[in-house]
Amino acid sequence: MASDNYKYKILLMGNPNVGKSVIFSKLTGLDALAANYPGTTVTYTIGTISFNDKKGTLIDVPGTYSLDVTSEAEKIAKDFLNQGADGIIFVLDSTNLERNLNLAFQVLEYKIPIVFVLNMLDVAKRKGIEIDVDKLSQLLGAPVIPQIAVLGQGLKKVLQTTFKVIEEKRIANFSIIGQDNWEKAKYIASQVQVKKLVSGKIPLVEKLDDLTVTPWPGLPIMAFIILVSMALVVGGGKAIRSVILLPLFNRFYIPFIENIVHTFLNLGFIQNTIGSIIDLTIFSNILVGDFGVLIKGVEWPIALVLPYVLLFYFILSILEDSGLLPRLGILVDGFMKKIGLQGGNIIPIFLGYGCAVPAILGTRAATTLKERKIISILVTLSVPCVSQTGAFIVLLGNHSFWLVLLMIGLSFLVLFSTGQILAKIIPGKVDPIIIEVPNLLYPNLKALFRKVFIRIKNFMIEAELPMIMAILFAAVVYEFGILKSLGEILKPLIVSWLGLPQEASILLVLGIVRRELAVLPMMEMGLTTQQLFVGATVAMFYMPCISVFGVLAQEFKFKFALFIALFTTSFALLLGGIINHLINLFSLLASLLGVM
Ligand SMILES: Nc1nc2c(ncn2[C@@H]2O[C@H](COP(=O)(O)OP(=O)(O)OP(=O)(O)O)[C@@H](O)[C@H]2O)c(=O)[nH]1
Ligand SMILES: [Mg+2]
Repeated sequence: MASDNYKYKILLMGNPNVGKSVIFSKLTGLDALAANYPGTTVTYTIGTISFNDKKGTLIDVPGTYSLDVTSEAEKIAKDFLNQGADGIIFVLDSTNLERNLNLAFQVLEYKIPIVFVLNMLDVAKRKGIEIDVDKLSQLLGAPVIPQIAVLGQGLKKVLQTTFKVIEEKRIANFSIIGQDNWEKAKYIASQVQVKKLVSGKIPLVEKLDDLTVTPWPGLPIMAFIILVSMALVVGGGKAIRSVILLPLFNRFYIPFIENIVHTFLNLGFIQNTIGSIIDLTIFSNILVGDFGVLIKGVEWPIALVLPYVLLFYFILSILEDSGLLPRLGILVDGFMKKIGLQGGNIIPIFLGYGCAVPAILGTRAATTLKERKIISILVTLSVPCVSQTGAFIVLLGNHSFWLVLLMIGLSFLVLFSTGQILAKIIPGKVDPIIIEVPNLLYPNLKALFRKVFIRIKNFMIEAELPMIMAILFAAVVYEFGILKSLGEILKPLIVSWLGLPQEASILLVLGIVRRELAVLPMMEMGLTTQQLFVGATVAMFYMPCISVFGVLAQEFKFKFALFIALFTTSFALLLGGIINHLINLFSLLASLLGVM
């Protein structure tokens, strides 16, 4: 028997998308990301659980269909089993019992004390599936606890039973032998499960469930949903920005902060100390001037970008939790094949429109290295993150909304053509589509708000500090004339090749810190339409920001990260220059022909 302080090691396992992470979060109180598609958890999360005086370390193992080790997730799951554990909580999706039991039998071979949680009973009910829990428990020779994880009822029972089987070292005692795992799974499912026709009106989700998996009417429905989502982010973002945030910022925040800074700098004691070392006008400019850190450091991330980030994550979370995203994957499979990928890869690409870091981590669910590399290159090169998209909308949308659309079109064109080339030159194979179609679910509102809150919190933490540091840096180089020297050095590139003003050299420096910083400073530069478009093109395809570089180096080799940085930077500068010269040439021809 274990000592009082002993923590049992407990694995939380099961197929992908069965609710493990929801159960994990409820049992441990930690936030594990959950979403309605397979492969949300690609690496494990560890938390602590306790019941009375008993304690355990619970590990949220990535979901797998088998233990065959064809993907990173399966490798992690198998490694955990090989290392051994005191107990397993095995989550079953009651709407997919047979497939779930197939994995269960593979896990049972490890002879570790086990408890089954029969989850998603609400969805099963909606589909007219009824399961005889007692009989299932009897056939499996282990406890089975019915559950609707999102509601979180009965979790105490899960804890109690888990510690009980562990202490009793109760290994599943099932009696069906002599058949292969699939046959056993099929047999048990047939014994415990009854499928009835649902009487009465079919709920809307159930209808949509069927309509969204075939090209007709699936594709138009999806196109409609995506267009409405985009309109909500763009229109809603603009409304929040111009009706609420900017007036607050301009009328209250700026006068308030300027007042404080000026009062502070006018204090005799400050004049005598700091004032005797540096010119206080410079100091004031660094704090509240054109590039003032207390002005731009708040205006850019909060008044300009945050509304778009908030709405984007809200909509992304709804798409994720409803199960619409993987359906989109099935519908666009043919298109994805052309760029060397398969439908399921739409999920990491979609995540990339939020931020490339989770997108690159999300590629772990992909089965081949070729897919992982193609997605990572495409996301880094031509998928703008949400902060950058927000910045584009602010910068270009103020001028003409067509410019925003043109920019989006250009990014798709690059994504598609680069994908086609990468598909040919990157060695390796791509497996046929493997994504399963999850049940369509009504997003749970509490879980949804929590998820958006966490994402916004992360955005604030990850964006604010680097942003302030970068703006401070920009303010200092600007005020001390260093920007001028940098501009001189980069003049051939910035002025002659790209046709931008010399001061635009700062964009290339700031863009390394955060992608939106390669865009936002252009607002203060009084650029022409041509310059705006060229500048935006460079920013769009420019190198990954520091965090993305870090995750690329961690997930692949450092050399690969370096290659992507060099490739994207050269591509951005080359394309920007070509566009600039083409427009020049076009204007020249037009004026020669007397059109303009
Ligand atoms: N309606 C309903 N939805 C549930 C239930 N349990 C989980 N979900 C939802 O199902 C989806 C999948 O849950 P996750 O916890 O991410 O699944 P997972 O098993 O961790 O999946 P992977 O990380 O991909 O292995 C999420 O959208 C959950 O909100 C349930 O009992 N009922
Ligand atoms: Mg998970």
